[in-house]
Parts: sequence; C-alpha cells; structure tokens
Amino acid sequence: MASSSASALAKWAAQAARGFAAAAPSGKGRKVAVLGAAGGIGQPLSMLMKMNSQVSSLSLYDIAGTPGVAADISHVNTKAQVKGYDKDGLAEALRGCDLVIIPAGVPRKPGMTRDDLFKINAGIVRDLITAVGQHCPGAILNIISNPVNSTVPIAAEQLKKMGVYDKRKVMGVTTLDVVRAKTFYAEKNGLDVSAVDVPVVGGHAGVTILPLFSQATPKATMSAEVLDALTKRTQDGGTEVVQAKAGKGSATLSMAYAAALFADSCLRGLNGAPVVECTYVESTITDAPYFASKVKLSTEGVDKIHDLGPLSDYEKAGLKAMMPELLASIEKGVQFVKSG
Ligand SMILES: NC(=O)C1=CN([C@@H]2O[C@H](COP(=O)(O)OP(=O)(O)OC[C@H]3O[C@@H](n4cnc5c(N)ncnc54)[C@H](O)[C@@H]3O)[C@@H](O)[C@H]2O)C=CC1
Ligand SMILES: O=C([O-])CC(=O)C(=O)O
Repeated sequence: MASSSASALAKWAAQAARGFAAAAPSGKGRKVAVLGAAGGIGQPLSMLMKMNSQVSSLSLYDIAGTPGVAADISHVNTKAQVKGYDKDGLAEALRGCDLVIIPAGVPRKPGMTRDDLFKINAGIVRDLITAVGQHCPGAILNIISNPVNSTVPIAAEQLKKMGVYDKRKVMGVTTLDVVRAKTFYAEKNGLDVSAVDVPVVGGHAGVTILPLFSQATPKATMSAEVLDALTKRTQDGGTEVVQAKAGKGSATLSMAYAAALFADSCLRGLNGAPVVECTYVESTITDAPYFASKVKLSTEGVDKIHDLGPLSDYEKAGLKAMMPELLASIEKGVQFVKSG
C-alpha cells in the first residue's frame, strides 16, 4: 500500500521474474499452510508461496486432491519443503505454522451474492479455525473464504471461545480490491500501474468495498461520472469475473496473486520489515467492529491501524451507505459462533 510496501512488492515481483532466487529479508524461514490448497485459488497460491524465499516449509491441506498438487509443486526448485495433507493430516499440517492462509470453501455462481455462500462456508471456516486454535494458536491468519465480512468475525469469535484470540493475528484478505482499484485507476488515467497506489476500505462485498480515489497517487483529475464508474467497477470486480466465468467459479488467478502479495507482506512484517497494507481486521476507526483500512503489519501481526484520512463528500456518503450491510454481515458471523 504505502510506497515502502509498493517498492517491497515491486522488488518481490522482480525477484519472481528472475526465478525467485533472491534473498529474503533477514529472519528465519517460515512455515506456511494453505487450507483449501487443491482449489482454484489454492493451487496457484500454493505455487506462488513455494516461490517465496521467506518460506521454508509449506503445508498444503485440502479434503481431496492434495497429494497430486503437493507432488507437482514440490518439484519447483526453490527452498521451501512441501508436504501435502488430506483429511486426517490437518493437525500435522498446522503444527508450528507462522502463517495460515485459508481459501477453503465454495465460490459464487452467476446470480449469487457472497452472502449466499455463508450457509456452506461459515461452517468450513469455523471448523478450520478450531484446528488452528488447537494446533498453531499464535499463527497469523489470512482469511480468503467468502463472505469475508462474516468469516473474519466467525474466526475471531471461535478463537475467543477457545481462549486463544489475538486480534493482531486475524486478517481478512481484501488485497484483490486494492489490486483492481490500482489496475482500473491506472488504465483510466494512462498511468504506470506499478507507481499507482489506491487505498480501499470497508469490507469485501458490493457497496462495502470503498476505494478512496481521493487519496490515490499519483493524483489524477477525474469527472464525477468517471469517479463513480471506477468506484462501481471496483465494487463489482468480483461479479465481473463470476459472470465472465459463466458458472465456472470466481476470481482465482488474480486472487492467488493478491493473496501471495498479502502473505508476502505478512511474512516481511514477521521478519522485522514492517509493511502497510489494506486488510479487514478488528477495528475501532469507524462504527463497525471489523473494518478494512491501511494497517501496519509487523512482528506480531497488526501493529497499527491507520485512520481513514480525509474523505471526499462522495466517499463520506459511500462510508455511510455501507454501514447497514457491513454491520449485519458482522453480526451474522458473530451469532453463528455464539449460537452454535
Ligand atoms: N477474499 C477474496 O477477495 C476472494 C475470496 N474468494 C473466495 O475463496 C473461496 C475459494 O474459492 P475457489 O478457490 O475459487 O473455490 P474452489 O471450489 O475452486 O476451491 C475451494 C477448495 O476448498 C476445498 N475445501 C472445501 N471444504 C474444505 C475443508 N473443510 N477443508 C479444506 N478444504 C476444503 C475444496 O476441496 C476445494 O479444493 C470462495 O469462498 C471464494 O468466494 C474468491 C475470490 C476472491
Ligand atoms: O466475487 C466473488 O465471489 C469472489 C471475490 O470475492 C472477488 O473476486 O472479489
């Protein structure tokens, strides 16, 4: 997000282009698990994590298909040791993990909202988080499974129930919203996308996704119509992909890329090189108890939650408009665990 993060990410991308051989920031190699590793996101994400030089051990877990994915990825000539685990291997997959990335669960089909996934994914996330609480309670969690606005509160409540909740460690991955906002803003304004930054705040569904183009850098002058169109395109980016895939799922490749960037930032933070990223966390900067904004990631996870900064009138209206849906999604997640 911030320029230090952007340059760290650019460096990482450059390393990737050279074959991922460049040195990691100082610090020990990290154990990372991907839960849902055989899925549409899980497979490319697992490969990108295998290519990350900060990873020394990579656990790939899914309810089906992991042996093949693990065998395949393990042939990539980077240092991370890869192991695949199926149904009975979750405890071992998680033991000693520094970072657990969760893309397990069903994706949308055309006509569905992310909230329509709650029925199936809420239970999947709760059960996986229970295992995390038992086997690696200190790990940083990157939650991708939708609806993120509810699955992050579910994770927090479940860990609270188990007495191992640390609000600094539980993060919903909203990086794809930032990736999209940067791409659309750069395209529209003829800018070099690698030099562009756009914070995206709120949550991760429809109107709860609020790109702050008034804070985008470099600055570009846009008409109210163009600003509105860019905002809506960012909010509907997921639906654009769901419709284009016409029943074959939602964003997987751009999501794997975004999740790999975010995981890389979490690992950099753990290794003592703090990075600022937008992510959905327990927060007090608005009326919503969970909210995505710029967050400093450091050795214990969330180190500082930045406030929103100056908003345009358009953004102030967007912030107000998202609140009923965001608060309802959070409450739905909280109640799922409390009443379960
Ligand atoms: N946060 C974000 O920005 C985004 C989130 N998503 C969400 O990510 C999730 C996954 O999407 P895809 O990879 O496309 O779906 P997919 O169906 O291709 O893969 C999901 C994987 O999860 C596995 N799985 C199901 N139950 C499991 C369990 N109990 N334990 C471990 N693994 C389990 C399945 O076997 C499958 O391999 C969906 O909920 C989707 O909505 C998708 C794109 C962006
Ligand atoms: O739209 C979906 O269902 C998947 C998702 O969260 C995204 O692509 O942003």
